[in-house]
Amino acid sequence: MNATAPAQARQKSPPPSDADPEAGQSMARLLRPYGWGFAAVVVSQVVGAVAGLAPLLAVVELGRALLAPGPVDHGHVRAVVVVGAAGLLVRLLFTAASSGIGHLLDGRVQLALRRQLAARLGRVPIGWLSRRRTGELAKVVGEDVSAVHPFIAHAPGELVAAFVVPLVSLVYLLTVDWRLTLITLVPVVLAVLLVPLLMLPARLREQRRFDAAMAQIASAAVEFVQGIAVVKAFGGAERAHRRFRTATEEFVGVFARWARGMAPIAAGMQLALSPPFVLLVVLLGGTVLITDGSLAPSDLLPFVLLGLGLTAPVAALGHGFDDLQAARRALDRIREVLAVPPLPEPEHPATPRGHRVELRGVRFGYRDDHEVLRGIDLVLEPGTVTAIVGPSGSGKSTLVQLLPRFFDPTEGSITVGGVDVRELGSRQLYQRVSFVFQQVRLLNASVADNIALAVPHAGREDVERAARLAHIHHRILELPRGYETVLGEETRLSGGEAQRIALARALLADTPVLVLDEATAFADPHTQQAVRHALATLRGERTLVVIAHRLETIADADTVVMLDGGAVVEHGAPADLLARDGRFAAFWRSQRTAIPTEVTR
Ligand SMILES: Nc1ncnc2c1ncn2[C@@H]1O[C@H](COP(=O)(O)OP(=O)(O)OP(=O)(O)O)[C@@H](O)[C@H]1O
Repeated sequence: MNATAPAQARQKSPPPSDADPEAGQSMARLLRPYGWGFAAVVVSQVVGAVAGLAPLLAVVELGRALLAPGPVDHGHVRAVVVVGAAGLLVRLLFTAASSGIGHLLDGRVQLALRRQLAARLGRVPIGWLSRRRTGELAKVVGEDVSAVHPFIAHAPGELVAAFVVPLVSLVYLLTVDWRLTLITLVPVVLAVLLVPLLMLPARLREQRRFDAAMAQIASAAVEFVQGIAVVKAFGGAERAHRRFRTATEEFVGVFARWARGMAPIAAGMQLALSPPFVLLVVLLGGTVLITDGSLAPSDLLPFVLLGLGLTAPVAALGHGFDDLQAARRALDRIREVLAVPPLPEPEHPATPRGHRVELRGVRFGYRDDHEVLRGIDLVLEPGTVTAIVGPSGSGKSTLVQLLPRFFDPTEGSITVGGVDVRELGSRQLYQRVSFVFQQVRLLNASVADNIALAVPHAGREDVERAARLAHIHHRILELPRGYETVLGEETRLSGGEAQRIALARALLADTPVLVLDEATAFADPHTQQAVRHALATLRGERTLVVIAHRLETIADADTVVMLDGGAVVEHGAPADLLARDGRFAAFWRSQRTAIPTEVTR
């Protein structure tokens, strides 16, 4: 079977963009199983809210019965009281049920969202993960999922009830007296008439300025806090403060203008919807109608009791608006993570033969409009060390990150043992390729567990052997509980030490292909030695690739690949390349002058 054929057939895989047409649907799909639950929340909230009108109507009816001339019908009064009390009970039961179902639903939706996020994060390209800060993703899975609470547990029932109750009241009031009903609606109409004033171009402009000024303060504050350490070390606190101070001073002016424009409208709306104003309108209208004899005094009662409720929808729209906005923004961020296209996994993983690594016509860009690798052809033979060199930004890190599938090439293919890496299952891939890159991620677990991550059943001797090879064994013994010390809790390691733990991890994984980035090792002599030692000891049958920054490593390599602008500009044994006196020789000389103490051939 030609294992590479299917991969080559789809060599032009989509670029790693964040857009996924399924994203929007996935949220609807996620909520669909809970449709009945949402319906139950809404129905019980509506029943509860409408039943809540019964006590008010009972009071109205009692008023009418007791104020009417002639003897009181005790049976009728008792029935009215019972209906009112029953309404209250039904209201309590149904609103409690609605709230209970809403919160259960919320728990389930949050669990489903977190499960879906965890599943997606487990399948997104490693490169996408390493580009994001851990805190950013933790916020999405933790805080953002919790922020959907009002959206799921409160909004559906409360919003519907806020509209249904006034509607039912309105219908009832219309049956009592249509003229006073219209008068009772005057405050709502006044408030609604003020809304367009909020949309005037001047108000919108002020709102935009207000938002921009807030964003300015936020970014100045972040910049200030992030730079505190540097400012403390190098002085210049005055300068660092300045941007923050300017931003706050500008905000004062913007806020004053915004408030001057908004305050009269907001106050007008608040006043129109306030209970005293509503009562005033109802009582004035009622008095006029009663004095001209067209309204019975007892008919004023329902308007006094139910009229206040008519303003509820307008108030409901404002109330909780911020919470809902925050929930919507949180949902957007969740949707964004769920929209990241997962790294495709083959249905039937192929088995490689050997561990020769070949790159054929590899092209890649982080963005569509900027290609970082422009057609790389390379063969990395087993038993050799290949040093990748080149100026900063030439694409070295990007190139080596494609081997462990941090990203897939946009064109071309990478094969290990004759099989395209996209046709290997991720388990098989990581059994063959291990890596130590600049950004080392260690877990909050014991040192031993960190080293044995890829080989959980490894014995202590194997773990220690790897640690010795990575020159970290003695340092581990100095930790409070040696190999059992929990990283992050009991101790913090330096960058170089963390790098050597990661190296020990890669060495214990004992994969036939090892990819190293020497960049941070450069600053730390222990790690330099460890990398050098590892390269010398491991060579054997392994395929080693190292982004080499030190001339010593470059000189020790079997092959040097010189990258520039995302293309291989020279390729061969270091001595041959030096003799050719081309790009690599010039690079070598420039590095030697930059680091005069470096050991060179
Ligand atoms: N995660 C990323 N997202 C977007 N662009 C990136 C990302 N990583 C690197 N780049 C861009 O890709 C190009 C190549 O970067 P790369 O890190 O591969 O070069 P390099 O040769 O390893 O550089 P250095 O020696 O400075 O580490 C640069 O233009 C860089 O800005």
